[in-house]
Amino acid sequence: MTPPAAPVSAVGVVGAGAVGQAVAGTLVAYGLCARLLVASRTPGQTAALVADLDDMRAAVGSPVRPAAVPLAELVDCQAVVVAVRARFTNTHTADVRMGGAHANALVIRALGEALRGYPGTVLVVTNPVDVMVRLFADASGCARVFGIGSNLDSARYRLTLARLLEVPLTAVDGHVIGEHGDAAVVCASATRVNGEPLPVPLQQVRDELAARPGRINAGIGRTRSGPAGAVVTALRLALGVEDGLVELSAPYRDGWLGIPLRFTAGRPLPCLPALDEAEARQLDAAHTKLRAAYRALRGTPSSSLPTVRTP
Ligand SMILES: NC(=O)c1ccc[n+]([C@@H]2O[C@H](COP(=O)([O-])OP(=O)(O)OC[C@H]3O[C@@H](n4cnc5c(N)ncnc54)[C@H](O)[C@@H]3O)[C@@H](O)[C@H]2O)c1
Repeated sequence: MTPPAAPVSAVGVVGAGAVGQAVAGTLVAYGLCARLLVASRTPGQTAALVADLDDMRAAVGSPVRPAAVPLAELVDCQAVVVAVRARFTNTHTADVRMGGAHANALVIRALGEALRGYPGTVLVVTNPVDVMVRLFADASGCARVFGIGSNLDSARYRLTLARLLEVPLTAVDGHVIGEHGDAAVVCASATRVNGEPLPVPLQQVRDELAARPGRINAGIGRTRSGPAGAVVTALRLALGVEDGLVELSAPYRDGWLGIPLRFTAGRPLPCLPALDEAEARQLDAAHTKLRAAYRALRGTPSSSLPTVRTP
């Protein structure tokens, strides 16, 4: 049987770890792109991933052809997903995603410089994502760079609320914005269930959003399927495969924050929901925190950048 044509010509994935693997597998299953190009630090891991993806392609009759490539070949892709993680030991018990800031900043800046001038769409997944996405945009000069995170938080929020209120997931409309981290802002005042405002059990929601990634990590080593779903949804909108709204890290005021973006034919328009006073204060706090984290990292000298190894 001839597989259905893929709507996008090529997507690249940098990083063949837990998230890179899940993103790649989801892209093959979804049939989003004709070619899926994977570049990562360890050639053996990349080749093994591509062989496994090829098996999936054959098994499901997907149009997506995977290949291991040097980083430089990703310039032909319509989009590149950055899901790398430097080797470091995370000693943070609070603000966990910030634990990798320094180590990952070096890798992200090196990748940005290697992909300088890339004309396509870049989705950064590496944490702390709201800072890494800005560093990547600086280093690469790319115009279409977005960070994944607030859309995953928003999906978890809607799921949690649906479970607490015992309503279908599709009945819940609500966003989590700001930082993909401890300074996330739950937009409770704008949340609607079956089109109606309601009192959100905020403490229960916050507790679940804080505990959920740790529970997943404890059980299966890394979060991967949720992030992969968040990446593929963002790709579909950013590449104009469909129109819709998604919460991504993007320039906002004089910083970068997770905000809802409405994509029409691939063009994003920020559309922040109405916030009450407490939510607006929380968003200001997230903005201040992320700007300070960015300033602390942006001065890292290029001479300390690691070499990006590709197959
Ligand atoms: N934003 C989100 O919603 C979200 C969700 C989950 C995970 N993450 C983040 O995504 C990142 C990846 O997570 P993971 O679990 O896949 O990590 P992992 O350790 O399993 O995989 C990391 C991959 O990056 C590759 N890599 C490292 N340095 C590289 C370089 N210089 N060039 C090319 N490849 C390089 C490694 O070889 C490996 O394949 C982490 O920072 C994690 O915190 C973000």
